[in-house]
Amino acid sequence: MAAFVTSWLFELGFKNSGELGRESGSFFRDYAAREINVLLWISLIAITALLLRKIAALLNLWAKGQRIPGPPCPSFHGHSKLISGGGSAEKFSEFLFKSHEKYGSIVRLWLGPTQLLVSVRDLTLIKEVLEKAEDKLPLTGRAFRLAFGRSSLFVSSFEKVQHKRESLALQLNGKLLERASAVSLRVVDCVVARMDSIMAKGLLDCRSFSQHMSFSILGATLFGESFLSWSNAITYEELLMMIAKDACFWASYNVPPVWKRGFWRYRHLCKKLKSLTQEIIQQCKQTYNPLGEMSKTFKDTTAWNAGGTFSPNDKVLNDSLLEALNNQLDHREELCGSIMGVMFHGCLTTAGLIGSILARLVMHPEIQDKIYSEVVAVCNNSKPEATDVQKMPFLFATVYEAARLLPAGPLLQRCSLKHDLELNTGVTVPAGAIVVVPIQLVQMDDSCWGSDANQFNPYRFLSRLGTDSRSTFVLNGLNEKSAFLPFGSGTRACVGERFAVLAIATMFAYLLQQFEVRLQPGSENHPKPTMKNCVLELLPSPKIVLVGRKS
Ligand code: HEM
Repeated sequence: MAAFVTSWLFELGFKNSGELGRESGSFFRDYAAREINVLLWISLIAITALLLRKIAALLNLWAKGQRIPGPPCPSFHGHSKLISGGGSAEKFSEFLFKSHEKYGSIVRLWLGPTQLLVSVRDLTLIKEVLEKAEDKLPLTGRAFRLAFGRSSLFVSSFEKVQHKRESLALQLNGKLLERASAVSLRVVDCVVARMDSIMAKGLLDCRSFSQHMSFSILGATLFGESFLSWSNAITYEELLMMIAKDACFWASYNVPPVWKRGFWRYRHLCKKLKSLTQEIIQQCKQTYNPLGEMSKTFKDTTAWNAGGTFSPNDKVLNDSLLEALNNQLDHREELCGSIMGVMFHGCLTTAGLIGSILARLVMHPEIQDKIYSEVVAVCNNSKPEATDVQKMPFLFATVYEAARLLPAGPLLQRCSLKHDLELNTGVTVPAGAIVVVPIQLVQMDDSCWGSDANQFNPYRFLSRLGTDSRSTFVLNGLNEKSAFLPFGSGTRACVGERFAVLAIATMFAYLLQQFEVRLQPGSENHPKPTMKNCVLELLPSPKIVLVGRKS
């Protein structure tokens, strides 16, 4: 190019000005044509390379996918109807169960010509797959991004999420774990006070009670306890639940369906949630100045009490999760997206587990009595602290057993976006394939859990110490139970497990110390797990009553 310009300038020296004008015009035309040609060639080469890569990846998927055993493809769309188009989670689990029975511990299903699903059931294989497959399905990341905007949590690529995962886990298992029990006690007081008026009118719905509980625990943990008296808390909860209902549906479109009115309604809800999140973040920033350090005046004059108002001499949160997230995220947008993501995931899953425990307790009053005796033996009449709760193996066993019977979702999902997964058995799962672990099948498997696998029996998590009538129980190590996966496992396992379990256990210790939870006579007493809002739920939700204990 430089040589070309030099020779042109050289030639110019021998020409008159008329010729010079014509020559310069044709020079620029030539030059532009050449540049455009170069650009077109570069684009053509890039697009061809991209297409060749896609075709190579597809051939790799087809060739290696065919080598994995599985049922024949029923149509061009494969087995996709089992998942989308009204297929229920139970039907899909049943189909996977039969396929595993027939084809062995690793089974492939085609969900269309370009989508391969590989299901793994054998415990050793599951452990290996959950360790090696580091990425999540792109759909998961898309659903979170569409609903809550930019975030570095809950994204598909492990590379992008690794750092944030580690720092969040550090906070949740450090400072926040220490105060999980304090938050839970206040939440019980607050939610029960709020529910009192509902109970006075009649029944308490198990689902809405667990939803309020989980929402308040997560809110108070993220934003501080002032969240419990925030005037927009109920609106925030309702918005989040409405978004949860449609999040997977709208994310399943590869191109945002801007031509659909429902899509714009959904986006409007997401926008409202975002502006409320910004409002509470702002309030937190003013209350704690800077974030995490309460302003002196606030500390001296106000603190939260059980009634949802502020009163002196009460310790207010100064180690909120918001502070933890804020310290790592310099982008305001990202802070908001991450907070909404944590609220979304934490609330849905925690509510599911609380609801499952409540339903089991009302159906098994003998278990409830046993937990009550354990709470009285450890705390007598004082409020249970985290250290007390640690001495209640039966309570923890109940939480684990309820989680086993109602995991957060029917499948754990992973994929390897860039590389094939070479398994120790010699099987290769091609890059881009969706790998799933059917947790419901694994957690109800007779060969792992015994012939009473589908029964509620917290004793399976306990070992007896001693043989006489005064023998005690200790909690078994969960590591021994590789078939226990409600919080996932491996590289993308839940970072909130310890926090959630401790907060929920403390909440129940305190609730059962004060109340007996009973099933409303005539209410449905055999709720079935059903998939709703991307999580499993017990439906129909049992109606319960809280009866105050006389002492
Ligand atoms: C009972 C409550 C909860 C249940 C049952 C639960 C369950 C799960 C499950 C099944 C996963 C996917 C794991 C895998 O694929 O291996 C997950 C991921 C995750 N959980 Fe939870 N969770 C709960 C509460 C929480 C809470 C309270 C937090 C945080 C405050 C939290 C933070 C996370 C994060 C950040 C991930 C994503 C990890 C990643 O993508 O790398 N979870 N959880």
